[in-house]
Amino acid sequence: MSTWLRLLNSWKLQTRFTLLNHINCIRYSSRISDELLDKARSIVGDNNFTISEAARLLHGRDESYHVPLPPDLILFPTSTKQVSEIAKLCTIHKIPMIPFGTGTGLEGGVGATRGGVTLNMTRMDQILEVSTDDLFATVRPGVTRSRLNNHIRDTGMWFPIDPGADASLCGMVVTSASGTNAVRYGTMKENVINMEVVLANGDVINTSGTDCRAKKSSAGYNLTGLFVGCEGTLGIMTAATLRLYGIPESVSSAVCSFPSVYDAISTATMVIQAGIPVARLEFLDDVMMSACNKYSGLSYDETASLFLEFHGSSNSVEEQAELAKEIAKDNNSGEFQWTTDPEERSRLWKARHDALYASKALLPGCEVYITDVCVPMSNLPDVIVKSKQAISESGCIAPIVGHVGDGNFHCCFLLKPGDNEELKKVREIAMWMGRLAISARGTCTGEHGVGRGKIQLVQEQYGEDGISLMRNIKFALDPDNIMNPGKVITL
Ligand SMILES: Cc1cc2c(cc1C)N(C[C@H](O)[C@H](O)[C@H](O)COP(=O)(O)OP(=O)(O)OC[C@H]1O[C@@H](n3cnc4c(N)ncnc43)[C@H](O)[C@@H]1O)c1[nH]c(=O)[nH]c(=O)c1N2
Ligand SMILES: CC(C)C(=O)C(=O)O
Ligand SMILES: [Mn+2]
Repeated sequence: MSTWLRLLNSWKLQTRFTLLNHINCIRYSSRISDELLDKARSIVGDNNFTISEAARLLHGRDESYHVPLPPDLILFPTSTKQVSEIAKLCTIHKIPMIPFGTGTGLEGGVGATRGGVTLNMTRMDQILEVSTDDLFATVRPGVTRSRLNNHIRDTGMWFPIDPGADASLCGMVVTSASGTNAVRYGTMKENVINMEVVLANGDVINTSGTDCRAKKSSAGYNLTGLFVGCEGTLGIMTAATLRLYGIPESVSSAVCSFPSVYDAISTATMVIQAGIPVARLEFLDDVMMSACNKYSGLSYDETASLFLEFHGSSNSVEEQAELAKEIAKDNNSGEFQWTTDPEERSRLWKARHDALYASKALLPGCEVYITDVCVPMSNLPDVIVKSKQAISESGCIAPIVGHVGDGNFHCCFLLKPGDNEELKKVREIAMWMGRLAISARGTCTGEHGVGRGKIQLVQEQYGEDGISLMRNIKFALDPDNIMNPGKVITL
């Protein structure tokens, strides 16, 4: 073996990988010719263009454990027309395009696996339309969830889908995101009416028809469904029309602790099976409860717990809570701490949304490898208990939190950066959990998407026929494989 290879092999896997990627990027940046640079600059203008090293590093990473993969060039388009021009240019030169929302993804989706051009969508930040009559809003990709809710606050409407990060709404659509309110309001999938998408060849389409804002439609193929969850591999989203809801008349929350994970999850399953229209139904294990108490200054029991929220008229909210309380009691619950106080409720849900940061704070400087399986409710107690078992046998620190009302939960494995042995061990456990979920008639990702981390599991979940159909769809829309290559499926 040559000295150069021996030297390279002596370096840690991660260092080797990062180094090779940088070489790749330098190689690819030579692929971005001066002619292409000038053309790109003329499309977006000098103020919406950068190739600085810092910007490239920043755009190559998201909130995941994946190695950052910097692009060669970052453009900040300000209109659909510019995005279309950029797509045409990249198609001619066969240069990869990677859309960037707010970089809160958890599966390395913004990494430039083959270099190329990142389109940072934040400067397309208009809220194009809000309809109180038809309960929808149309937003550009730079609009985040909280920005939209602040904008419509006085209309009596809100947009309920709430990942823990203040993500871009278009990023939430293309990762098919969800959050704590999904158990009552659905995920992004159920709340998209139309998407404006720029295809690889620069064509601009509306997935429900040119200007359709109907709540439902059976006109032609479901193009909206095709692009939701595509993670930028089929097109670049330049607008989304989303369902809005009336702000509930009354809201109450509750926290309830249990002597075991099994008791807590059995309660969650029975609450759903009893048809209680609960708005939020979240599980935190003992490790996560202790992490959240420390990080958010709470003082709840540090044992398996449920956080619940009820929406509706004041009578129905009271009745729902009573029913849930009875079910909890039948499963050996501790005190059912119920409140309507807005201050207390927002503290509780802020702590829940910060669960990832609370986990990270348990081991300062760590990276977090997050699983995201989702199974039918009847299989949830078994899958969570087995996962908790696997964590304790592994000796890893991995607080558990999840949207158990949907059958979805996360194990947040804390990783020491650069410890490849630990990364390998955690990856094996995560793969095992994904396979356990698939064998329990579930899915390897409930809401975080596939990105670069779950490609193998998706192949196992769909089998060769399913994956080859996905490849045919990808090839039909992106024959040169320049739309966010290396994510979701491999070609
Ligand atoms: C603390 C915390 C807590 C949570 C989460 C993250 C963090 C940091 N998330 C994950 C994350 O917020 C979620 O995946 C968002 O949908 C990502 O949106 P961004 O705009 O940040 O996408 P980001 O910029 O990270 O991109 C994600 C992917 O979408 C693509 N993309 C982005 N904008 C696009 C566009 N306009 N057109 C085409 N492709 C585009 C990118 O190329 C990439 O592949 C989450 N998620 C969840 O579902 N439920 C949850 O509870 C949480 N909780
Ligand atoms: C663990 C984080 C990323 C999450 O999805 C959640 O808090 O629900
Ligand atoms: Mn989640």
